[in-house]
This record gives sequence, structure tokens and C-alpha cells, in this order.
Amino acid sequence: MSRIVLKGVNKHFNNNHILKDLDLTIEEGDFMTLLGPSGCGKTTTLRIITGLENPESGIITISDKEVVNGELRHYTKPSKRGLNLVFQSYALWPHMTVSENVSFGLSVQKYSKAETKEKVGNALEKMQILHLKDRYPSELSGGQQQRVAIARAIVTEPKVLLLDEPLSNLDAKLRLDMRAELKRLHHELKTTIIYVTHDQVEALTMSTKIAVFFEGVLAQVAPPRDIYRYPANIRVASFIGNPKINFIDADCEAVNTGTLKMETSLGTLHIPSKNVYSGKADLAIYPEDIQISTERTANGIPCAIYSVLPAGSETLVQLTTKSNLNLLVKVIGELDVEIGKTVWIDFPMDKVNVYDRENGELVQLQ
Ligand SMILES: Nc1ncnc2c1ncn2[C@@H]1O[C@H](COP(=O)(O)OP(=O)(O)OP(=O)(O)O)[C@@H](O)[C@H]1O
Repeated sequence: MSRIVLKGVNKHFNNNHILKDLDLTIEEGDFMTLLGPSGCGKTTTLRIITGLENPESGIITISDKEVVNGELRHYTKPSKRGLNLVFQSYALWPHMTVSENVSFGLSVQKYSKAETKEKVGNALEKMQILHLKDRYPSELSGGQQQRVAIARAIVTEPKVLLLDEPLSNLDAKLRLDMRAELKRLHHELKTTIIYVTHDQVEALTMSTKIAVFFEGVLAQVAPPRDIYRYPANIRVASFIGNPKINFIDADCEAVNTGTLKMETSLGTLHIPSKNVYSGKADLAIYPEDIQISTERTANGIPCAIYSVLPAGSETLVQLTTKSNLNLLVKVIGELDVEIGKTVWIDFPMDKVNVYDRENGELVQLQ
């Protein structure tokens, strides 16, 4: 069992409170991504799990074994935690070949020559770089170097693999390839992975769970689909989604069991709800959930085209409503519309999330 549990973890740097009462559980086999804007404490969390930083308070257990107890000042050495960390800068030894770099991680473990060769071969094969085994790092592309760094990390068969923005130095195409590679690797090795990134697409595509952080506080931990579909609060909703989610001011009133009546600048909207909720709220709807029509539709809301941004496979359309609300709509493929023209929009009410204006939390409707 390589379950990792953090409880009440606090960390300060120079009187700045960086991690605030962090509770996080990483189950065995999880691909857990720590996601959040720069400086929110993702790397610090990873470093605390590995033992490169010590928190002032809190408890961390790995496989039910206490490796950190802040109050008792007990911190297990990094080398005794059974983890393996790959950094953004992959730091390969320049004077060693690919094979030598990968086998370096094994040398302290005293394997026979034949065992080492077999393990290195397997790791290189998994990363599809066996044919590069005799090259030096300077003879490799950035993506190939990154594969070597990951091969070096998996050769020791760690129970947990920790990756800190490992793809950030790669170009867009390579990054895409490596995402697929890492996901496949996780599927094959079934290793627990803790992954740090500020790239939401990376988090959404690879993870089994995402932990979203803001300023050292955990905002939501959930599978990617839930994070995307039901952001737990308005901060997560504003952060997730590219292009950004649309917000619409609303006054909600529970008119009868089963419906919320909402007064908005788009008119009166009704949303199915078992929750008897009333008050000021922000409605959130993704750009891809808004349907756009160049012909008048039965319940369509008329809007003026403010701008059209075609991008090949998709088109972003900026709209302005009569009440001067700006909305962003994403259409797959091309859309032949002119600036200034009127279009009609519709959206399925079950795709709308309601956020309480007072506390910013998602209102549970069902
Ligand atoms: N050794 C240190 N000494 C002082 N401050 C530090 C130290 N390490 C991190 N910090 C500060 O702690 C905060 C969190 O840093 P951390 O590296 O964990 O953020 P992050 O979410 O990983 O950001 P990024 O995506 O930019 O790497 C930042 O404000 C950073 O400046």
C-alpha cells in the first residue's frame, strides 16, 4: 500500500504562510495532479512529501508509516521514503551515455551486471528510447532527454513517482506526445504518480484526480471530469476552462419544488433544482455549451457579434447582449458570421452551474 496522507500540514517561508492546514490523501495507483497558479505552493507540497522541505506542523504518512510529525520534529530522510522525484530541469550527466545515466540510479542498489542491463533495457524500452542507449545527452532532443530522465526515475521501480512540471521545457508537439506517454506509463506500471503543473490541460488529460490550490489552500480535490463539470467554487470555475467560463449575474428564487427561477440580464431563466435556494448568484456556463444560430430560434436570446476568432478546428465568437453582457461562445469548425450581425443563443439549463454570491460556493441543485 503506497497511500500518502497529509494532515494539517503548515509551512512558512520567511514569515509567509505558504501551506495552510493542508489535508490531502493520495490513494495507491492515483495519478494525482497538483494544479494551481504560480506560487500557490504546489512544488512546496511535493518537496515536503519527498522530505526536501520540512513543515512546521502536520503529519504525513506513506503506506501507513509516519514519515513526518511536525509537532514531534520527526522527519524521515528522503532516501528512506521509497519515492522518486523528476524535476523540470532533468539534469542528466553530460559525460554519461543514456544507458549509464539510467543505470546510475541502480548502482547504489547493488544489482548484478546482468540484472542492471535488463532493468535499464526495460526502462528504455518503456520510454521507447532503447535505440538511443549509447548516445550522450548532448546528442538528444529536449523530448528525448526528458524520456531519459523519466526512464531513470522508473528504473528503480519506485512505489511513487513525483514529477514537477516535467514537460514545461518541451515544445507544444512534444508535450502532447509526452502526455500520452506518461498516461500510458501510469496505466502500465500502475505506480502512484504525483504530478505538479500549472497547465490545466495537462492536468485534465492525464490525471485520475486533480487537487486545485490557491495560495496554499486546497480548493477542490476530484476526478478531472468533476473538476471541469462541477467546479466547487467560483475561483476554481474561473481558473478551469480555456477559453474561460462565462458568468451571468442572477437573482434566484425557488418558486416551487423542482425549479429555480432566476432573473438575469438575459431575461428570466428556469433551472431544474431540488434545492430550495434563493439569493444573489453567479451563473456559469462554458463557451462550448452555448449554441449559436444565425436564424431566430424559439427561445433564443438575440446577441450582436462583437468579434470572430477562427482558429482552424474551432471558432471563438465574442457576443454582446442587449444588456451589454459579454459572452464567449466556442464553435467546433468554422462559422461564417460578420461583426455587428445579430445571432441567437440557447443553452441547456442542465449545463449551468449556480454559485452563491456570498460565499462563492457551488449551489447543489440535485
Ligand atoms: N526556499 C524558499 N524560500 C523562500 N520562499 C520560498 C521558498 N520556496 C518557495 N518559496 C515561496 O513559496 C511560495 C510557493 O512556492 P512553490 O514553489 O511551492 O509554488 P508553485 O505553486 O510550485 O509555483 P510555480 O508553478 O511557480 O513553481 C512562493 O511564493 C515562493 O516564492
